[in-house]
Amino acid sequence: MRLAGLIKPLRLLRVNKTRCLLSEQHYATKAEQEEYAFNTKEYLDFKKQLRQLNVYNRDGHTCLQVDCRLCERLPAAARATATTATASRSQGPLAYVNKRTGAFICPNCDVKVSLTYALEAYQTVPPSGFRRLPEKSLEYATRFPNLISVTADACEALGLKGLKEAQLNAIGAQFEPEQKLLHFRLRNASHKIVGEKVLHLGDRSEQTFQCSSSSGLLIHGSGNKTKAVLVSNLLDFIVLATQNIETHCIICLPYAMQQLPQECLPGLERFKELVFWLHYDATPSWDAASAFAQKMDEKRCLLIRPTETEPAPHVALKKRLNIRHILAKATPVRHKAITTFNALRNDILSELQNIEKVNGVKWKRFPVLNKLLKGHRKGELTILTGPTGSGKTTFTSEYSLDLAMQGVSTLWGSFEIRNTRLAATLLRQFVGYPLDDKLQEFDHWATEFERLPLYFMTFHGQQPLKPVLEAIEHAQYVHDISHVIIDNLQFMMGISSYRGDKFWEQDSIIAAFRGFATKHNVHVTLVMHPRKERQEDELTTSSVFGTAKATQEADNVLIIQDKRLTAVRGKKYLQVAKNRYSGDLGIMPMEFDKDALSYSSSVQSAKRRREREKTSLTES
Ligand SMILES: Nc1ncnc2c1ncn2[C@@H]1O[C@H](COP(=O)(O)OP(=O)(O)OP(=O)(O)O)[C@@H](O)[C@H]1O
Ligand code: FES
Repeated sequence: MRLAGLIKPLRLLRVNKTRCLLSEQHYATKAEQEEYAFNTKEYLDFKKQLRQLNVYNRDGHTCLQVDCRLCERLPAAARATATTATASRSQGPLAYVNKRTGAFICPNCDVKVSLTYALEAYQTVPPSGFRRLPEKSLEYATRFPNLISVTADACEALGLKGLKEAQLNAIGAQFEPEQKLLHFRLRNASHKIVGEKVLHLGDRSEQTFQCSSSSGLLIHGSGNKTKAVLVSNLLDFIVLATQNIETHCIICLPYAMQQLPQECLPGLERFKELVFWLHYDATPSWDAASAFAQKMDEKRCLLIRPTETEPAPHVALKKRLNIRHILAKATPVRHKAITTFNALRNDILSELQNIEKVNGVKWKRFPVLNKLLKGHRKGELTILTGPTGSGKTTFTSEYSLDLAMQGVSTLWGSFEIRNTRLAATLLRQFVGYPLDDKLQEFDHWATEFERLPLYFMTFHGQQPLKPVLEAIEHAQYVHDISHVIIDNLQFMMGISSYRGDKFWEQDSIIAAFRGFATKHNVHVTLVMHPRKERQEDELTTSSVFGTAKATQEADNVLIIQDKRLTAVRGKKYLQVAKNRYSGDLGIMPMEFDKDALSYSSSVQSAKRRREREKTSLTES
């Protein structure tokens, strides 16, 4: 099934991207742009075809490596010949088939095509109408034409004690004197330059610019090393790369802990051991290492858990800690099924020393929720319910927007209302007022809004559970999603092959999402309609779900209680009816601002303050 088509990104990546300059006209066919989910039959057919043609291939950690015969590089006759020599060793550029998505990636020509297209390209006689891609010679055009060798002043501005400019030049750094930044090149698995990463010396911010394929990594170390340390920022990269560590290559992830494109994975294939040594500066990234390790094949991944005695490399250098000793303490990302306290000791210490990050991402708009739930954590299941029309969608939209604005990549599955309407609600909540009479502002706000890591599933109306879960799994792998919202669960009921009553069906769907949240370490928020309820009663967990199972499975249960319908002075509030993490229960008042479609007290008081300032200005 084509899954990528079911997921629409609001944006592609948060960092700027440029197109490569290609010696030939860029040839972005439909086959290059589309992504497909893994199709086992197609994969087996492809391997069979490789055997028949005697084409070199090797099963790697995340990809199947194969001699590339995709483009016009080889003459037709050579493509069709089967020799005994070829199968044992590679004859030319290698291509990589991702074993999770089936994407066929060739770093030599910097292309990504579907396996369906690749399968046709590997036929001795391709089907009629098939068009082979032209070979591309890649030439990335830098956006920094005035680069020079690193000067002593630039080196000093980094503030790393004892570091000499010669060391920076030796690891491939360059200096841009006008913008005062350090520059590094990103290369793909074929060692071709496909992008660049810069460190602004003033505010220490970083930017990444890449070809459309996003396949580049910053790697330091010789090609024969089989171990590597992965860091999340350029400062840590500089510290480790200038230590002359003989055993490991040093790799800087292109987009820190925000995203790891599948196109980067071929560049990591040659490593038998990968050590994550990340700098956890922002809360959404806590446990990014375990998510990335799943993508890279956990078996080869080790982790340096951040504690005060084992901090990120640049902090370790400042504290004069022994970098090599810390590196030697890396332990496997996953524990065995049965483990001892001693094996968990460092995990526990790391969590205690980073408790605020472990607690999760804090809402900026809902301080009461932070007090009760402590924050939004990956791997949990939240169920939100409330009477019909009580504002479930409106609230969920604002609650997810708040998190997305802090970098939580979010996938929306809106089955009830169309994506355009949902996006319009999100945009209005983002702006704080409707734009219908301020159309001149639309472009500005839309550009700002597009930077948010928001994706939408394109399902609408009733859907069976299986394709929805498949689409989420695909998005989680390809876009590193950490929050999924399903609005609402009832749209998955009554059409599956489940036998039995309605509650049984509902329970099994909730159980499936519970399992998904745990397995893939994503937070799933399920919006549900309550069971039929008399209006004068308060909703309770049991009256909402019918069976106890739903409440058992959920980590958090949030209920919108609407007392306006039954009492004259009745108010609307959000009740935290279950909270597995900290156990605190309570309520959050929900005053509604119609202009901003907001329930946030902080948004509303900021608005009142602005209005007061405006009136006092006009009065004076
Ligand atoms: N407190 C409120 N006061 C007035 N209007 C509100 C309030 N909360 C939400 N609304 C409006 O009510 C409408 C319905 O809200 P929404 O779709 O979020 O409810 P829902 O609970 O998801 O509905 P459904 O039960 O149909 O799924 C929206 O137009 C929203 O702007
Ligand atoms: S060499 Fe692989 S597509 Fe050109």
